[in-house]
Amino acid sequence: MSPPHYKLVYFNARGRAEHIRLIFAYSGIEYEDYRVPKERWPEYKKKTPFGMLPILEIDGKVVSQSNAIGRYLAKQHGLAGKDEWEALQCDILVDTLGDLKQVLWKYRTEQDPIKKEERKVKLMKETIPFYLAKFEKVVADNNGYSVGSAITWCDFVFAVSLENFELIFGKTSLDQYPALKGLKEKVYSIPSIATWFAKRPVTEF
Ligand SMILES: N[C@@H](CCC(=O)N[C@@H](CS)C(=O)NCC(=O)O)C(=O)O
Repeated sequence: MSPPHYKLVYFNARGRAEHIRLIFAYSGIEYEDYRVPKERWPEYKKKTPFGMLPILEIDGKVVSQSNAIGRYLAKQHGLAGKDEWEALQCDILVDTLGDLKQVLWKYRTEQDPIKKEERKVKLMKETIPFYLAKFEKVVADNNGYSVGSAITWCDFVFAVSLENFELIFGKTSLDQYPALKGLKEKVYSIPSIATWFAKRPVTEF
C-alpha cells in the first residue's frame, strides 16, 4: 500500500506547524508544505473546518488542531513514547508549554507600552522562571529527553518553543537552563532535522 498523500497547510510561519514539519522531517515522510499567502487567507479560511490553521490533508481528508495532528503522526511513527503513560506525559508537557506560549503571545502582541513593560517584568520575574525551572528538572531527570529515554514529538515541541524563546529574549536566555538548551541542540543536530533546518524557507515566527 502506498503511503498517504499529506498536505500541511499553514502560514509562512513556524508557529503551530513547525513541530509537525519536524515530525515529517525526522520520519522521512514526503509531504506538501503549503503556506497560504496572507492575501489569500480570507478566502481560504472558509474552506477550513474551524476557520483556523494549521490543517492537514491526508489523502484529501482534512483535519485540524496542531497538537491533535502532531499526536496522530507521532503515534504512527514511534514518537509518542514507549507506552500510554509516556504518551500521557507527552500530552501534559505539550499542553503546559501551550499555557506558557499563550502568556508569551499576550506579551508579544501587547500594544500599550506601559502594559507591555508590566507584562515583561512579571514574565521575567515569575512566569518564565516558574515554568522553565520545572521543565529543566524534567529534562535533567530524563537524561536529556522531555519524556522517557528516547526522542518523542514532545522534544520537537520543546525545540521549536525554545528556539522561539531565544529569538524573543536573546541567545543567552537559556544559559541558566543547560538541560533545556541541550535538548534543543540535540533535536536540531539530528541529521534529518539538521537537513530540514538548513533548507527550510525563510519562515516567520
Ligand atoms: N488550537 C488551534 C489554534 C489554531 C490557531 O490559533 N491558528 C491561528 C494561527 S496560529 C489562525 O489560524 N489564525 C487565523 C485566524 O484566526 O483567522 C491549533 O492549535 O491548531
